[in-house]
Order: sequence, then structure tokens, then C-alpha cells
Amino acid sequence: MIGLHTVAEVRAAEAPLLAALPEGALMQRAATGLATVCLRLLGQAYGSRVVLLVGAGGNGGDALHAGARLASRGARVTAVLLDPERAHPAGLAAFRRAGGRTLAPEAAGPALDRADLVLDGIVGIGGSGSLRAPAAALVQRAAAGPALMVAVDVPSGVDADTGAVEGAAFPATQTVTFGAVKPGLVVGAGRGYTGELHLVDIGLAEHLPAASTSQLTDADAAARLPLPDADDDKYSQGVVGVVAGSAIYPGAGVLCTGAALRTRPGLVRYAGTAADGVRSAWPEAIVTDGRPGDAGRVQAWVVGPGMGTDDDARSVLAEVLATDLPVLVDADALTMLAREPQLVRRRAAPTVLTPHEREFARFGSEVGADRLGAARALAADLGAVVLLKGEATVVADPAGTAFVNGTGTPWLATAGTGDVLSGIAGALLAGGLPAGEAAAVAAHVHGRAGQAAAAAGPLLAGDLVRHLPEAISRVRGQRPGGLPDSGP
Ligand SMILES: NC(=O)C1=CN([C@@H]2O[C@H](COP(=O)(O)OP(=O)(O)OC[C@H]3O[C@@H](n4cnc5c(N)ncnc54)[C@H](OP(=O)(O)O)[C@@H]3O)[C@@H](O)[C@H]2O)[C@@H](O)CC1
Ligand SMILES: [K+]
Repeated sequence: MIGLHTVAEVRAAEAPLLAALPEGALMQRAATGLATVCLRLLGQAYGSRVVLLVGAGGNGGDALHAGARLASRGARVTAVLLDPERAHPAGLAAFRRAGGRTLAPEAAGPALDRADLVLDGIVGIGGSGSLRAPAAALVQRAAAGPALMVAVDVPSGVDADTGAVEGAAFPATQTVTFGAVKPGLVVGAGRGYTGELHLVDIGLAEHLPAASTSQLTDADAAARLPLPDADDDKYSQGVVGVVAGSAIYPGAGVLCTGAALRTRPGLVRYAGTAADGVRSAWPEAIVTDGRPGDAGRVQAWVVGPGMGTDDDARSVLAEVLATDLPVLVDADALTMLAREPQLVRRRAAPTVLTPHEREFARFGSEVGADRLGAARALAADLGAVVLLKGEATVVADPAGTAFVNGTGTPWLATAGTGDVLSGIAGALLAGGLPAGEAAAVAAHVHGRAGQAAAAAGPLLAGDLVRHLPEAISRVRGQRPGGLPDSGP
């Protein structure tokens, strides 16, 4: 699990270290790690052209100390001082001693045009609001040139806690962050500015609290995708019930049922008016064209994709939510639930809601730039797990625990992919995973399936279902089609 830590948590963890270590020692650790990454990226330091964008705080200090190291290895390093009077004194002294030269912002254009690497030390975790002039103009000029764009700690202009970007921000090809990954590097707009992320250990780990926001790795997801063992039968893996699609539009029912089957092929029951289409696509499913109560026993329900929003659909939704089982609510069922949120508030069993931004807004407030904050607020309000879809899907539970998904591809933004996600998550809920984890693992596997399917070009939602076994094998660290070790 990759813990994501807020600025306040990082500051609190730094405090005892700053008190215990000699002055500047923590910054030296950061700058050493930063210079090491830059040297690796440059390949050869000697003769390479490096430009530092240096703000007035500790972030600029990191850049100056790292620049001094690069200069002492033979790089031609120029520091653009945005606020010369307030540039980090020890950093600037070290930089000058190493032979670095400085430039005023107005004179920096040609150097930026020729640079091999631009280091962004404008602002780090002390930043707020949009980038000020002349920082914004320098960032724009650097981005137009050929240089590798390396952000120090956080791309300047990105809110480290939320990922919000107001106006200009440094579009990094690499971000070298210190002590802990900040949420804003992997969520919201900030994710798009971070590039490849490098975490430098500066000794904070033992002082950081348990993270309330995390990102799953493949190993974390695999640990929550148990393999059936010899004692399992078709019921013991958990039976999922699906209510999705309609007689005229059976597609959502077909996709959702298929995704559930391919995630945990124990048993999937389908109830609804797309019965004929589902039956012919998936003979493995147990299908009824009746109501959920006619479907037989299940351990969790998925309700919503393509089911419509008429009175019949509303009464089916109410029936499912009146059970004491985990329920995943998606698509049309979200539209109906937003009109009657008390249907979820009064539930004792877990509920997972999977809105995209427009569906989210129907519950009363826009998502805005702070996607994690928005998901947490709705989860707490409704007492349900909220999986907010988008690039970097986030999951929040009512107690405030959250996940930011790290897998996926922009190709997933196509019709029907949400139906597949619902089927995966429903199958994991039926298997007994806690609701927040079921949602987070589903998003992780769904993203991996998207990546596998997109390798062959533009993907359709049905391709995701076909690629699910391969994606799950990859998450488990097995070669697609390979067999697990059978032992001696
Ligand atoms: N503590 C340590 O020992 C360690 C710290 N470390 C490093 O220090 C960083 C934190 O340093 P920090 O606290 O000095 O804040 P920092 O991010 O440099 O920003 C403050 C400056 O930015 C300015 N500014 C603000 N917003 C702005 C905007 N929108 N646009 C433009 N400017 C803006 C603000 O200006 P002011 O508001 O004061 O006028 C002020 O001058 C951290 O991210 C890490 O890199 C590591 O070395 C590990 C050890
Ligand atoms: K920065």
C-alpha cells in the first residue's frame, strides 16, 4: 500500500527530525536524492545545461543544493532567482561555491530554450494559489523548450493536498518528492502535471501517521483477490445478483453480468428485463426476468446500469436497498437515489455508489477541484462508500478512509466501461471484501484490464470483459495463461 500524506502530516513528521538533526541536514538528504535522479536522467553531467527555477523558500533551497552537486560534476548550471533577496542563503552560497551562475527572470529566456534539464524549485509544500508572475511565464517558456522538466517535491502550481491547479503549473516529466507521496501528485489535475514519480527517503517514515489515503499496488490488490481453494464450491465464493439493462437495451446487463462472472465465476444471478440478452450472452449465469426477490439467494447486489428510471425501476431499486446485503448502486439507480437519498441513509448493510462527475452533482454539490475531499464529504453524508470515477478514480468510505486508483488509461472513457466496473466490484462485494476495499480493488483491476485491452488499440467495453482474466493474472504476478506453481 502506498500511503499518501498531507502537507500537515509531512510538516509534523519533519518537526522532530529538524529538531534532532544538525541544521540543514534534512535538506541535504533531499538535495542528494534529487541530484542523483537528475544525474541518472542526464546520463552524462559533464557539459549538460541545467537551469534552476528558484523561489524564495525551502523548495528553492533544495534546487540550489542539488544544482551545486550537478555543477561540481561538470554540468553548466544557471539559477534563475525569482526573489533574489530571499533566495535560500545556504543553498545559494553552496551553489556559488560550486561555480553556478545566476540570472534575473527577465534574462532567463534563452537559457531555458537551450536547457537539457529544468529544475522546478519555485514552490513546494509551502505553495498556495496559482503561480505568480514571473514564475508562470518562465514555466511556460521552459515547457516550450526541449528540456527534461523535473519538479522538486511538487510541481509548482499544483496543490499538494488536493491536486487542484488554478492557472499555470509546471508540467513535469519527472517529480522527485521527499519523505512521502502527497495526494496532489496522484489525484485530480495534479496527476497530469507530475510525470514519473520518484520518492526520496529522508527518514520521515517512522514519524508519519498511518495514512488515511492510500494507493493499492498490484500486490495489495492480489492479496484481496483470493484464489478458490479445494474446499470451495460455487456458492462459497459468494453469489452476486445483477439488476441491469432493459429489454430494449440489454447491453448493460450483458456487460455487468460478464464482468462479474469473469471476476469470480462462482455464481452470478441476473434479474431483470434484459433476461433474454443476458441468457444468450452468458449461459453460465442464472437468469430470471422477474424481480430481484425471484432470483434466489445472493450475497451482494449490483443495481442500476441501463435499468431506466421509471416507476418499475424505482420499485426494484427500493426492493434491493431494503435487503440487509451489500449493494452497489450505479448509473440510473444513482439518478433515482439522488432524488431519495434516505433510501441509502437508512441502510445498515454497506452500500457502494459509483458516480461519475455528473451523477455526483445530482446529490447536491459539484465535485470541484478537490476530488478526494468531495468523495469523502458525500460518503460521510450518506453513510456509504463513494467511488468517484474519472482519471484517477477515488474511493472514500464514511469513516474517511480513502483510496486513489493508480491504474487505467484514457481509453476507458467510453460507453459501457462503468457497467464492467460495477460487475467487478459487485463480485468482490459478494466475496466478502469490505466495501471500500472491494471498490478500490475493482477500480485497480478495471484499470489493468483497460491497459491490457488498449494495448491492441481503441477499446470497447466488451474488450475489458475479455481481458479481465489476463488483467487478474497480471495483478497476481502470473504470466497470462501461465499456471500457478503446482509445488513439488
Ligand atoms: N523543512 C525542511 O527542512 C525541508 C524542506 N524541504 C523542501 O522545502 C519545501 C518547503 O519549504 P517552505 O516551507 O519554505 O515552502 P516552499 O514550498 O518553498 O514555498 C514557500 C515560498 O513559496 C512562495 N509561494 C507560495 N505560493 C506561491 C505561488 N503560488 N507562486 C509563487 N510563489 C509562491 C512563498 O512566498 P511568500 O508567500 O512567502 O511571499 C515562499 O517564498 C518542501 O516542499 C521541500 O522542497 C526539503 O528540503 C526537506 C526538508
Ligand atoms: K516545485
